Formats: sequence, C-alpha cells, structure tokens
Amino acid sequence: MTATTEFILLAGFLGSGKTSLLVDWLALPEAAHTAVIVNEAGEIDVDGAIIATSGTIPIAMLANGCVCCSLTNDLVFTIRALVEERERAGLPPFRRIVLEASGLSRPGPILRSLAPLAPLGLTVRIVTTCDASQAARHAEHFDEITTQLAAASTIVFTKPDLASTGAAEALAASINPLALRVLERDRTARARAAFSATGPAHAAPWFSDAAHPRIAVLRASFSESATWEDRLDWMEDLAAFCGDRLLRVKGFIRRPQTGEVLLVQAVGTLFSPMTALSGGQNLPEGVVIIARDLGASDLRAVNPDALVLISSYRSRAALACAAVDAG
Ligand SMILES: Nc1nc2c(ncn2[C@@H]2O[C@H](COP(=O)(O)OP(=O)(O)OP(=O)(O)O)[C@@H](O)[C@H]2O)c(=O)[nH]1
Repeated sequence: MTATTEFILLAGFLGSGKTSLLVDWLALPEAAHTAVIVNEAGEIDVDGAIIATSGTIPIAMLANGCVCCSLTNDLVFTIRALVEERERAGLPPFRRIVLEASGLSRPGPILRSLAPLAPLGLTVRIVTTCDASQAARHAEHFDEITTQLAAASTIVFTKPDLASTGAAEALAASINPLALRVLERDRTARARAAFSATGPAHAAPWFSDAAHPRIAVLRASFSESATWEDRLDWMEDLAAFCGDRLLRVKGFIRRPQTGEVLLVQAVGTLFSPMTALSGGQNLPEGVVIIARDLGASDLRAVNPDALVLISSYRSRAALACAAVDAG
C-alpha cells in the first residue's frame, strides 16, 4: 500500500540546520501528506516542539538516543505504526515519511535497519545538511560528518548567509561528488529544492558502525533557587569554559518570575536569540549539552555553587553511543 511513499532520511551534523530546513519545507503546500519522525540524541524533545508549531502533520518522536545506535527497532516500529494508523483512518498513503535523525546519526545503520519494512515498498533518499560556516572545520574532528555527506543523495548547503560555501562545497565534492547539490540562499527555495529534488539513489559502501566515543550528551537542570540571571550567567560561563569543545546547546529555560519558557539554542558557542514557543508554558525546563572531550564532572566545575545540576546521559543511547562521562 505504500508503494509510492518515499522515506527521506534527513541527516546532517549537530546544528547544521535540519530542523530549520524541515520547518521551511512543511510550510509549503507540496509538503502535504508528509509524516515526520524526529530523533533527538538528548532526552528533551526540542526539535519536536519546534516542528509541532508548523501545523497538523503527524509527528512521532524517537528521543533519548541516537537512531543509528540504539533506536533502530523503535524506528521500524514507528514507521509501521504511522502507516497502519493512516490505513485505519482510510486515508491515502503518505507521500513521504521524513526522519530527522540526530546530528550524531550515521545513515548506514539506519538504512540497514529498514530491511524488515521491505514489504512496504518505500523508496529511500538521504538529504544531508552541510553547514557552510562549520562543516569543513568540524569534519577534521568528526567522521560522523563524513559518513553523513558520503551517504547523501542530496547535499543542502545551509547558512550561506553566515559564510562562503566554498570550503563546505570542496569538502562535499571530495567525499561525495555524485550527490545533487542545493545551493540556494533563499530559504524557501532551499527547502523546496532539498525535498523535491531527486538525487542519485546511491549509498556509499563504507558506512561506519563505530559509535561516537569523543562526544558527551549531558543534561543541565536548574535548581529552584536559581534566578533568571543565574541561568543566563551559567550559559555564558558554559560557552567560555567549553570554547570550541561545545558543539550544541538546546533546550528550554524558564523565567522564574513569569513562568515563561523560552527556547534556547547554540551551535558551537554562538547562541541564537531566545524565543518563546506557542504553548511553551507546559514544556519541561532543561538543557541538553553536546560537547566533545568533556564529561559531566568538567561541566559541574562551571558552576560550583550547584545552582545547575549536570547529569550524564545514561539511557539506551549511552549503551551504544558511548556518551563520555568523566564524572
Ligand atoms: N544564519 C542562519 N542560521 C541558520 C540557518 N539554518 C539554521 N540556522 C540556525 O542554526 C541553528 C541550528 O539550526 P537547527 O535547524 O536547529 O539545526 P539542526 O541540524 O536541526 O540541529 P540538531 O537537531 O541539534 O542537530 C538555529 O539557531 C537556526 O536558527 C541558516 O541558513 N542561516
């Protein structure tokens, strides 16, 4: 029944613009009949909350782990459940199911995990976001980027407003010269080209199954007595302390005086302005920190007064993703 359903794996390193691209795409009329599955390495569903503001498309969550390491069974189950629910509702098959993988995910294991779904007849495409401002520098440290680019049918260069795409283009060309390239400055045109394009349906033969041994996924929660200023100071200190070892910060923080909950995110040490999400009052406060070569004990030192509690991420993902916890 799903012979015409396309499975799009939206890959790309931490903070490279996957959610933004997807939200831009979901605003377009041609995105109708799309289902979205969101995978977060951390336990806070930030991307799901952002995408949920896009409308009424079905969204399923695979949180608390990296879909390439520990959640492949959940992925198969989730796709089946989406398809069956659609059938039960008497609706035509989805045109596409988009999986936004966590920024640490490697496409190879994800694609392999889809084997039990062969009877559904899904066609598969990999769209990889490549951050013009960071990819070339990060690729030296993280082979996740290389595997994500190598597997891509389509490579979408993001953040061309922040940096020239030259270095990212050269990187992508050296790894995967066959992929279709999307080099649009206009975000709507970029999203349209990313999801409508049909690149070669190939996958590089050298997918790696290795885990992510240098990367820690940690969670910060604030104590009751922490003021708004304490929260802001802590984030500033965190960035200064970690420097280029800080890869991604995302989560929700509460303004104690008003109860307002704001979305906070940074790529590297560059924080975006905080924004309120509609319906955000009910979101749980907490911030996921993804860092390289740092453990929970290191980050605890950022705030010795214990206004911020740092916990190591030790759930299912930790078994396979080897979240580093020096603490
Ligand atoms: N200037 C600029 N910022 C962008 C662009 N695309 C995304 N961003 C910003 O980059 C940050 C990360 O974007 P996301 O879309 O959340 O990235 P992501 O790949 O989904 O992040 P993870 O899910 O954590 O891996 C956000 O602050 C975005 O607003 C772009 O084209 N230009």
